[in-house]
Amino acid sequence: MNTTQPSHTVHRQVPTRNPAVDLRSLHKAHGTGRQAVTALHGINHTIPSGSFTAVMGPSGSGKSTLLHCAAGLERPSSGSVTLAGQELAGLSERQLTLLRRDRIGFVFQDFHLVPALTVAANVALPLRLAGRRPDPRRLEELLADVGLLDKRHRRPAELSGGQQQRAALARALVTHPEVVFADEPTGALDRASGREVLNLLRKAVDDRGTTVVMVTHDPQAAAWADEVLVLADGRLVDRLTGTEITAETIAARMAALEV
Ligand SMILES: Nc1ncnc2c1ncn2[C@@H]1O[C@H](COP(=O)(O)OP(=O)(O)OP(=O)(O)O)[C@@H](O)[C@H]1O
Repeated sequence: MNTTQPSHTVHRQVPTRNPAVDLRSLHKAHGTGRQAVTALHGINHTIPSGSFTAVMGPSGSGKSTLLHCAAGLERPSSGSVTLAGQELAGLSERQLTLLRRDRIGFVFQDFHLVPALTVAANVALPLRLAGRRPDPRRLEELLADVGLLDKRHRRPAELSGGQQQRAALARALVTHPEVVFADEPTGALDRASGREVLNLLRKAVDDRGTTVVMVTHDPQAAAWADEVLVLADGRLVDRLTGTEITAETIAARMAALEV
């Protein structure tokens, strides 16, 4: 598997295709009354289809809340979220569930694989849940793409963390989602395993045209993205693109924020 670091000399422009995610005046408060904590204070941003976006910011800055609202896992307090062409506010819980199941993929820091199922069955699970029969050849291709074909009959506990996350990524991609949301996908991995996962996310964008939105604390992980959004206190305070996307520049901009 090619896991070389992203080139720091060749910089992709952020594509200007249709928006995959459009956030308008997005506000989110957790709790009510005097207990309320405002996590997002009016975010405006468009994520183009077929791009890789990293979301960074200090602890408590609102990254997970932003990801959850953008992915339709949490309802905003006000403002709008358009995901894969659908304005979410108008959707019922059932419609939201179907949108997430059929058109969106998720990757979590702690993998969320089903322990009793084999790797192949975990990867095929979103298709089964949608009442679709997995095509064995396409399933094998996907398992080969993530380097797990020889491990397809194993259970998650028999795999390393990096292998488990690659299985989780294959599961996220099996329905050919328009957008994959990844919450700290390398947070529990060593650097080499993390690079393998980042390389696969990058390939999903470049080869399949998938849109990836990834929360990370790690400037080296963020350097694989086309655009880095920086949150502080629930506001979008910085944005890096093009030649600014290097681990060093990202780390410097984050450090400037935290002084
Ligand atoms: N369910 C909740 N109830 C109350 N407050 C919450 C809830 N979820 C998040 N918050 C608060 O909202 C703010 C933003 O939290 P969020 O988890 O989005 O930040 P984050 O940037 O993802 O943090 P971290 O990097 O530590 O994961 C924080 O002040 C947090 O304490």
